[in-house]
Amino acid sequence: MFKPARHGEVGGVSLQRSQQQKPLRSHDRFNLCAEMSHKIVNLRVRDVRFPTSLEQHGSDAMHTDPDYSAAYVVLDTDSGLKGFGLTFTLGKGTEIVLCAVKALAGLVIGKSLQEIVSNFRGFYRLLTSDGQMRWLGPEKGVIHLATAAVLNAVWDLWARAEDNLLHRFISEIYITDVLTEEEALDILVKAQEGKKQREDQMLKEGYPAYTTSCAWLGYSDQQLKQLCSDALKSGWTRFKVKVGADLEDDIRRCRLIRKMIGPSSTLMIDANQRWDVAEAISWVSRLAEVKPLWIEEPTSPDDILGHAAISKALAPLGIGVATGEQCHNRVMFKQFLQASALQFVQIDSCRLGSVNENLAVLLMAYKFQVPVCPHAGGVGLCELVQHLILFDYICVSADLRNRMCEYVDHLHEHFTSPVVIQDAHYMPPKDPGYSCEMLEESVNRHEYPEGDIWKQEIKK
Ligand SMILES: C[C@H](O)[C@@H](O)CC(=O)C(=O)O
Ligand SMILES: [Mg+2]
Repeated sequence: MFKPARHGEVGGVSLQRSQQQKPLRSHDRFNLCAEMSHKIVNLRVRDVRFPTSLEQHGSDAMHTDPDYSAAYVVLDTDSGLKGFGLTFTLGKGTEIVLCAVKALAGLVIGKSLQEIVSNFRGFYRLLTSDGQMRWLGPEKGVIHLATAAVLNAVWDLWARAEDNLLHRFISEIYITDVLTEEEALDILVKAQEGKKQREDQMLKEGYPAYTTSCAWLGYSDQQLKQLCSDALKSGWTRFKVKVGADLEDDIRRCRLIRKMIGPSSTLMIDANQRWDVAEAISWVSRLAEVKPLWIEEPTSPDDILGHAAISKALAPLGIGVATGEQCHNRVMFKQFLQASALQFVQIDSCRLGSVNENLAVLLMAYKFQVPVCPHAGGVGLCELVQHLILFDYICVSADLRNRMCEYVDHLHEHFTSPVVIQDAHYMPPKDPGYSCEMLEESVNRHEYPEGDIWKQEIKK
């Protein structure tokens, strides 16, 4: 029988069903593949890079020549079912992540999906606690990015095995089966009320999004104006601008965009860790006139107390602090929340240890009543994170205030089930799985260094 764990763990938060709780409904879908264990017989990982730096897509104050890239993982099983996962990287670093994925492969090959999901906690620990490899992290850096790629593929495989969408699948599992911690359980059980209405609402309206694609740092003013006016015509009302390299430039660009979008649209600014703490406070104070909702990554992503000081200083200006795209694990998020060091939690589907760890952060954010606005600036991140944010709304927070998911308008054409944006909202995905399967032709063309795209680039 194909069953998820009764006792399990979401990231580091263990969830156990309380004795007083009604027995949980066993879900019929778990029986669908009762006959198949889906033994993983192979793990392939490929270095897929897109030359986005050529046109400055994705550029910011610290990453001036980003080539959006992925360590792309395919799991093959003896049943023929496959799982697809990736982690996001920027060009050169991808080959290092590939090595780390290969180092983890031995822990995955030979295991059946049934074996993994019947003790997901143990499997997560196996990947993150190997006595020799954990020295590279633990649970941070390259080894954690590799863990995310592998676990994203496992979650995809599991959702496909159940013939279900990931966001709907986890919302069912984590209410009905993997419950050990009272508080987490209470949150999830409480959110059962109104779940169906919220799901219907999402199917009809979608989840609110904001765009970063108008104002990458390397774009000219002319380009910024054109993209902004196109976006306004397509219904966008929330915009993010890259800042942090030159104050006078920032003032000019932010004024320009604020003028274009008007006073009622929402504006966010993102410095990608460019400043020291005092510099962040004075720089952002100068930009307060354009009324940004948040300053994102003002300083080192590891400086929790620095973020707390910035939050405190900027609160009177009505500017919050957002961070998370380089917050390397749930423990960091815990401390950011405890220290009131952020006002917007930016989970990232490839930085943390996949769905497991992201669910732990969603639950903590709910507890601290801090809105979650995921990071999605990269290749495949929009496809992945849409599942997590739908889960957050439908099954955890039940709240849309001050919440929106990032959207960047690049590279979706390379996916078999690309995200669908309508009227500046993410429309729920329709195909089973975690939405990160890439078109074989795209992978072949963009694989580094042998793909046609790179052979041409290298010849230049
Ligand atoms: C290098 C990436 O494009 C980064 O700038 C993305 C980012 O900070 C965001 O989307 O936010
Ligand atoms: Mg950012």
